[in-house]
Amino acid sequence: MGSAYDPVLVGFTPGETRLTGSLGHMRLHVVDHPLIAHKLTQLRRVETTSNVFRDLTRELVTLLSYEASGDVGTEPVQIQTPVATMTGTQLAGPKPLVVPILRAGLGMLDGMTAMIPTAEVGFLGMARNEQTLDIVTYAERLPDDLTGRHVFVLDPMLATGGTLVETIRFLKRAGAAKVTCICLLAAPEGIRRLEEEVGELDVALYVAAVDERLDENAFIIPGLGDAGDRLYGLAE
Ligand SMILES: O=P(O)(O)OC[C@H]1O[C@H](OP(=O)(O)OP(=O)(O)O)[C@H](O)[C@@H]1O
Ligand SMILES: O=c1cc[nH]c(=O)[nH]1
Ligand SMILES: [Mg+2]
Repeated sequence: MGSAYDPVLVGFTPGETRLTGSLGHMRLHVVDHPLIAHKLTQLRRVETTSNVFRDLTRELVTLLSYEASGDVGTEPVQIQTPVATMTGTQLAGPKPLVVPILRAGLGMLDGMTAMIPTAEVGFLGMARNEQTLDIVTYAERLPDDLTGRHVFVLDPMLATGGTLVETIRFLKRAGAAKVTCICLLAAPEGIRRLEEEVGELDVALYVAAVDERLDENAFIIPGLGDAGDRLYGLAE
């Protein structure tokens, strides 16, 4: 067992942190909430089964997406309640696009679409070669033109950052106006890489926790293991 980990030690504190770098800025939000902390701890436990892991993932995404969607567009709408008319609020503007990164990001999709019912969904399949850490894109089903769109990227793990850097570049090339990434866990190394490589773009990152470090196999420590395997069983 490794030593206990205190997030303040690596300089990432809960709440909004603005990281500044040579290329610009990326907004990092470490969402500090007792329910998130509790569910994340259950998720990390080695004895948590895939079934429970999937339920916890969905619940955590629901909580994180509430924080991450604070800037989606709305408009006033006249409605009738059983006793009066009133001006209410409804989601409006270009539909947000939700993009889970297969495989593990798929476990986050239901929690997100339940919260943003107007969202459209696109898919990116990416796998990290565990030897070279190169990213292979094996599936892509997205609108060709993302001009003006706000894209929410779902991936439970931000480790070296290779997957998210590729994803953000791809979405920006297609015209996305804004990219908001929602991850359960991030390593400091991956956050720094995002900041260096895509920090000049309009990117926000919402995470439930920033962990201590990557190990020699680029796994997050203390982490939760391989998120895809824990959600769906071994890939082999
Ligand atoms: O920050 P990085 O170093 O790029 O690593 C993070 C990626 O690794 C995991 O996916 P994986 O490649 O294991 O694919 P899977 O979802 O099919 O398990 C995870 O879900 C991320 O997509
Ligand atoms: O710790 C890690 C790192 C990358 N991908 C995972 O699923 N877990
Ligand atoms: Mg995996």
